[in-house]
Amino acid sequence: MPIISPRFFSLSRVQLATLQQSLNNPHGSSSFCVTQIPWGTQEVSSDRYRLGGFRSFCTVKDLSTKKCVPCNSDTLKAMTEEAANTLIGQVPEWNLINQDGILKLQRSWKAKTFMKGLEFFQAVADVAEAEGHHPDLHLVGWNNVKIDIWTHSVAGLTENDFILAAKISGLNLPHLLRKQAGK
Ligand SMILES: C[C@H](O)[C@H](O)[C@H]1CNC2=NC(N)=NC(=O)C2=N1
Repeated sequence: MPIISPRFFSLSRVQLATLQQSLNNPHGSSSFCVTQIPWGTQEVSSDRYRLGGFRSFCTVKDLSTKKCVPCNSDTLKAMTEEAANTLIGQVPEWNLINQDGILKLQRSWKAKTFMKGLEFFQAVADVAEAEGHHPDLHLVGWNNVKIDIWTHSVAGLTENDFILAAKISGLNLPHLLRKQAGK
């Protein structure tokens, strides 16, 4: 059972008790969820629990802790644009684009140098290889880095793409990239 620490958000003791009680739901929960509280906190969609009128949310940590599934699975289908618009909230640094009818995730950075751009690609490639799911990598104008992620086998987006995006967002490489994306 996740330990809920008030330091994560300023819930009153009563609300905390309610939250803890509601999280003791019969189905159990491996992921850590917080309620969306009026004064705002990090939250991302996932209608997993409803706590007395509040929609509880699971932290964005969920996607980056998941594992991609093989893309040649017969059961894998491209998700709808509506589903993609819901999930994009879990990877807010990424943009949802439609390229020639294919939905993709896209994000851009400025690398500090051409070689550091390639080093960044190597770090991304390591994640991709570990996941068995691969992005399209673009390095143009010597330091303009852009990554597109989509599932080629279904010509669209699957949860794999969002998992990979979340893991790339989790890379901490300030020595390779300028602070502000696209600057
Ligand atoms: C068998 C294995 O899952 C496939 O070859 C993978 C490799 N990496 C992949 N990456 C992406 N983005 N889409 C795919 O369809 C894909 N297929």
